[in-house]
Amino acid sequence: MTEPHALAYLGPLGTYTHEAARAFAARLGIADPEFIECSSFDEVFDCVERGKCEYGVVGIENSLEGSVTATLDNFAFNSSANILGEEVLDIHHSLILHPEAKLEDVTTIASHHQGLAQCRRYIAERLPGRDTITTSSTAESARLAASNKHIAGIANAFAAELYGAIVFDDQIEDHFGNQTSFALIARQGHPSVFEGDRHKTFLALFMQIDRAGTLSMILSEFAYAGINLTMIQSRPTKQALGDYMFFVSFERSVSDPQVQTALNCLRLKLREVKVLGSYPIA
Ligand SMILES: O=C(O)C(=O)C[C@]1(C(=O)O)C=C[C@@H](O)C=C1
Repeated sequence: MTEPHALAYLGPLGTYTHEAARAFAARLGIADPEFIECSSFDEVFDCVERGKCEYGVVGIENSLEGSVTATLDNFAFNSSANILGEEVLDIHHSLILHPEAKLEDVTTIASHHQGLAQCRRYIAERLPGRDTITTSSTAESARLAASNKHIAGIANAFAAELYGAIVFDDQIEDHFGNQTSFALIARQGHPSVFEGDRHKTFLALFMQIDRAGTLSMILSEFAYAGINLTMIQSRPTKQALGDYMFFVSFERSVSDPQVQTALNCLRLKLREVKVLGSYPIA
């Protein structure tokens, strides 16, 4: 049975996705939200698809590392869930140690692969030669650090406190202005939940056949309709080497007549035009 108002998120408690889920719950006006902990974004999609919860929260894009490919692949190939809204968070990572550990004790640095990638320079300069291991989330690395003097985690200060570890250094991300955007997802057909004047639309576009000029044709349809794309990203279709599909987004609603014209033209020329979401932006 679907738990109304429940939100599935990448756990455990203290991840950035948990922070985004709390922000969405507040925007939705859910007084006492139930959060369902998942061990991957795949599991979040699964929870939503199977109707175990009304909402899911997944990362989409990071300002340093680009798209969260696990999310894009779920939207493209596995799920019919829709995006209802977006939340952008500032991401400040801390180096987290066991309460009795010194930096010299650390042999291994653990974090979510995005956390490790966003602190690559810090690791090279301050902790050269250490092994790195990938955890299912940043908070999971804080939990590991709290139980092992030889492992340092990369997560937020809240996760350190939650699991009884300490913050050795803060704001260790490689660039100022590190941000990640998160999507609130629900099963296809879920009514809109947010209001606003400015909209964003997110599409997945699948080609009929790999033919010269297809990308240029796609871009022309948007240009003719006066639509300014804010993102375009290709992903392998997983069918054959060199076979790709595209994601695009733009700041217009799917109900806008010019957008409708562009989508109708694209539908005549492409195998599939999948609208992943069209929602107000805060
Ligand atoms: O591991 C976490 O804390 C997450 O919420 C995942 C995630 C991601 O997928 O990008 C979210 C924000 C940060 O960019 C690092 C990791």
